[in-house]
Amino acid sequence: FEPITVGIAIGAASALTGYLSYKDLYCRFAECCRSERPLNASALKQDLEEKLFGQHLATEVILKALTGFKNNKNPKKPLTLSLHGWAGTGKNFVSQIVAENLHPKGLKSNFVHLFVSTLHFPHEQHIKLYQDQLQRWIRGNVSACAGSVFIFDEMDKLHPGVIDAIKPFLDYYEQIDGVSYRKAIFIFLSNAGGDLITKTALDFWRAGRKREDIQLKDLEAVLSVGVFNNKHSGLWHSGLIDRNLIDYFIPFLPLEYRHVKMCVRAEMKARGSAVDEDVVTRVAEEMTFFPKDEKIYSDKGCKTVQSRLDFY
Ligand SMILES: Nc1ncnc2c1ncn2[C@@H]1O[C@H](COP(=O)(O)OP(=O)(O)OP(=O)(O)O)[C@@H](O)[C@H]1O
Repeated sequence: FEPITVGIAIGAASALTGYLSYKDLYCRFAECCRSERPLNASALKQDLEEKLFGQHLATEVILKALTGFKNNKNPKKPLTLSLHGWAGTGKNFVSQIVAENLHPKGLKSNFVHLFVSTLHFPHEQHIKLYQDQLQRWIRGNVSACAGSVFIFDEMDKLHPGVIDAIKPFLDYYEQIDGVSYRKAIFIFLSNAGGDLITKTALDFWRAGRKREDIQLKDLEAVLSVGVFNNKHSGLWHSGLIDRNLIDYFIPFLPLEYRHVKMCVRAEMKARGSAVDEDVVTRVAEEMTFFPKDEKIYSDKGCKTVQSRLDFY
């Protein structure tokens, strides 16, 4: 929308109705930053429980972290979540759900920003430049909307050190140069630690224990140490970890055959077709599973389900 026309239209409409405030009306036409808007926790819970399969830890932690943070009128630092796991286990999918619950336009919102390492920070020789750009970008966006959301995908492909440029923003400062970052949300996505998570899941499976019995404490410390010591995690020897600036390390478990089937069914429903169990089984059986002997976990999670379904 063109701002002047919108302004006149709104002015006229509010004069006519005399009911809605200018701001309320304006926000019906254009996207507004509403950092104070409370989070609808039950809607987020329902989204996670209905749409995200096989990730009891991620569901629980994300729900708690976001409700706690959004209910706090005066957070002492921005919320920082680090999501880890094998490919296709739902990290991007969850970020999308979270973004939509914070800003209705989700990833298309002007207040949600997605950085992809290989796209936005490809060259090792430009680290300093990327750091400057990142700082300016974040400062500008948080000044415009305190509740901005920043998602960093492919953290494991980020050159070591780049992310440390944002360390001051994640810290406990009240303001930096007149800008407060305390209401912003930072989400890191990474495959790093996927091997550690798989090992724990496999140990549980081999011991005959239920997947749902895996607790955050079985994984969180292992993950943060593992990622800190992994040169290819984007957080190698990162000040974000040793200053404890990451609030939650969230493990995404590898997906099993039954979860892949759930993804196929969800995709069929999303396409408006009836669920055909025969096709569900065939698509799931086309996926490859590891480890070699037991064949429990899908090596691409649910990632290729959509394209495979196109064959049927
Ligand atoms: N746990 C899950 N529950 C429901 N759907 C899932 C789940 N995991 C993946 N999917 C489906 O598979 C698609 C691809 O997953 P997604 O992009 O979230 O994987 P990812 O963990 O971010 O992988 P990568 O590390 O390769 O980026 C999603 O868009 C979603 O449709």
